[in-house]
Amino acid sequence: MSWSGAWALVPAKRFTTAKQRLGGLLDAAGRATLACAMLDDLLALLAADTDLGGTLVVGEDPQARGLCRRHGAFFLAASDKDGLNDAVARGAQALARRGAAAVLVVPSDLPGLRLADLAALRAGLAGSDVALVPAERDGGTNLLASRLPLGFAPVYGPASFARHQAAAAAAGFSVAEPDCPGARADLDRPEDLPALIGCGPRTRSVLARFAPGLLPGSLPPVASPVLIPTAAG
Ligand SMILES: Nc1nc2c(ncn2[C@@H]2O[C@H](COP(=O)(O)OP(=O)(O)OP(=O)(O)O)[C@@H](O)[C@H]2O)c(=O)[nH]1
Ligand SMILES: O=C(O)[C@H](O)COP(=O)(O)O
Repeated sequence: MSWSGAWALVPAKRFTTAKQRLGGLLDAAGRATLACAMLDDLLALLAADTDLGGTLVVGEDPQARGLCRRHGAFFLAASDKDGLNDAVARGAQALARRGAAAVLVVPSDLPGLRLADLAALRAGLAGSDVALVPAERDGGTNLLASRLPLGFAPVYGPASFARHQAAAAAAGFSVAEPDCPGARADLDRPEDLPALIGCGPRTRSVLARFAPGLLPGSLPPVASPVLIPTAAG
């Protein structure tokens, strides 16, 4: 761990409220189990990135805090009531205060993310103040990186990619748009299930054990919900 490098910031809302848009495919326990496995896989990936100073997760979920302990990540408590933009702003501020040089905001819903994508994101930052990677489907922002302190307010939400571009430009920052192929597809809706191709081992084993029909290659019709038992059941 080194405070002076680039840090990953992972916003993570409570697992029990995550993945709502997959409600037609997974029951509540299934969505929470999937969200937990995806964060677990992401933290393992980030821990393997030797060019990162470290990882900070921002949220309120006690299980997420436990995952941080397991993967050597830091945890900053923030209420979900305050929303995603507040979580990112507060995390970036905390990192800047500790002397981190840059922040890579990495959501936990990018199942295809690879170390090469993180390296490409950092390379984008090497020549620019800010680097942005759009979501391929909905105009969202899948990766946002910036030198610290963060000089503009994050504006996650509808069409956030264009709004992040505009906010960074308005603040006088140069913006790179690096090619990060593993970060193009996020998992939001049933039609995003192909994004699970190449997902990490924990995500895959949750799906294989509880919902094999959701694994790419055998995608179920959206109209037939797959109910996932809780781990105890
Ligand atoms: N700390 C924090 N993280 C959030 C919040 N909202 C979303 N996130 C995180 O931001 C990333 C993108 O999340 P979303 O796509 O908005 O939510 P999701 O749980 O994947 O899906 P939906 O419930 O369908 O919106 C994930 O890592 C979430 O855990 C929030 O209010 N607080
Ligand atoms: O700005 C965004 O990209 C969204 O607020 C968060 O991403 P989503 O498309 O996964 O909801």
